[in-house]
Amino acid sequence: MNDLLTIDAAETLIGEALAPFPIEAIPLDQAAGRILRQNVTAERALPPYDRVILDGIAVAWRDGQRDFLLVATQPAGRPPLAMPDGTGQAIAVMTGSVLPSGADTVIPREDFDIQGDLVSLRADVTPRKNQHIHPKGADCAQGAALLSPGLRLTPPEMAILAANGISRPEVSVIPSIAIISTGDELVAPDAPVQDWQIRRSNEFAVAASLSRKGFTRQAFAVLPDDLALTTDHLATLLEQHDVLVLSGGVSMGQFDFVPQALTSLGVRKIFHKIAQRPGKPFWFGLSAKGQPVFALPGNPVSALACCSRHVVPALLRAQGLVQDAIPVRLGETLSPLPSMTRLVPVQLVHGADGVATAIPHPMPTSGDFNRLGMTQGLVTLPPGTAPLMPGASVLFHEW
Ligand SMILES: Nc1nc2c(c(=O)[nH]1)N[C@H]1C(S)=C(S)[C@@H](COP(=O)(O)OP(=O)(O)OC[C@H]3O[C@@H](n4cnc5c(N)ncnc54)[C@H](O)[C@@H]3O)O[C@H]1N2
Ligand code: MOO
Repeated sequence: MNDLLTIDAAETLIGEALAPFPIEAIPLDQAAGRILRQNVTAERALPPYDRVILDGIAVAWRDGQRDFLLVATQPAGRPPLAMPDGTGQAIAVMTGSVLPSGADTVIPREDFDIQGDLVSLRADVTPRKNQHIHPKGADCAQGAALLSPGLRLTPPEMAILAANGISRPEVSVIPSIAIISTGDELVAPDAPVQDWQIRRSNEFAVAASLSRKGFTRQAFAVLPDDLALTTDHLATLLEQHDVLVLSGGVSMGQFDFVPQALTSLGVRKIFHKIAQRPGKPFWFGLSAKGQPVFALPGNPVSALACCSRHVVPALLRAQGLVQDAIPVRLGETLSPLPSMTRLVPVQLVHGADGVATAIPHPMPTSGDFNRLGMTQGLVTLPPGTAPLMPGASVLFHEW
């Protein structure tokens, strides 16, 4: 066992093999959820003018003033009016309007009574000079760094792009991914099933694991346990897609043709088998054109574990996003394996202190997956002999 590749070494090899995915500029209204690949700086000082933040009147404040003559209205979206010389004048202002030049204080509508053009402050009100103004540049200076490459575009980033005039942000291309099942025993979810057959489930788990992280360009294929047909079909899929994710057919059975078919198509094996359970027979290679090919073990827990633990993080990295695993607290004692990394499905429970506790749901075999429903991901136990006790910190990866 000790001569098997460690999962750290496997991760390094995958990382070295995957070139960054290309960059494309896309319309802003299609960019939510994508990975940003450019720097974004403030287009101009923000706010770009002294911005009124409450509806009311703007005045040039002098202590002791109580009454004003309303001389004009400053709507939002109009150039600044000039406050007339002399005291006792006021201009009606709106939230978001520019502060009239010569004014320095905003008095909210709640703080005064108005009759015709005459404004009188309410008795209990004493305005502070400069109040209720969001000064030009208070949010950020022109050229300030706002966003950097490698961020997922979530709601705040979308607003920042729009506010700074980025109408076609540069983002990572979403690779086209072929999700391929292999095996003559497999039957579609909607087809009649015999006692000696099983329903195909891996591609649905793999597809969900990929699409929840934004890898939504997916195509599906099913290969029979036949070397010639497998090779032909894989040749076509390699012409059509940027990434191949297979499951099944990578172990030692008479009909496990996947590695052979891939190498005959010029997909160079980078590794086959890693010191990990489940998922030991994981095969990874690179086509002549540089397309990564992840051939996951067929057992459903193994396929999903390899996808969440290796495929998704590697593809995210190639898009420019480094997603760190989340440390969580172990909820029950778990024994590691002496010479292999152990991956254990867990249910996350959030304690009153806010720390996530991982309740292990180990499966007796990696074919037992129908009770994974309450789990959210897996934790990684490095090889070792000493049991990990409740409270120990372990790294969590989401399915
Ligand atoms: N002699 C040995 N046999 C096996 C070894 C070994 O080291 N020596 N490794 C075992 C391990 S570990 C695993 S994991 C499996 C991996 O086998 P394959 O990748 O060749 O997968 P298959 O044999 O095609 O399938 C295994 C299992 O999973 C089911 N399966 C496959 N595809 C799907 C799918 N799309 N949806 C649902 N279930 C699927 C399949 O029916 C099998 O039951 O090999 C062990 N053997
Ligand atoms: O990858 Mo196999 O995972 O242990 O059943």
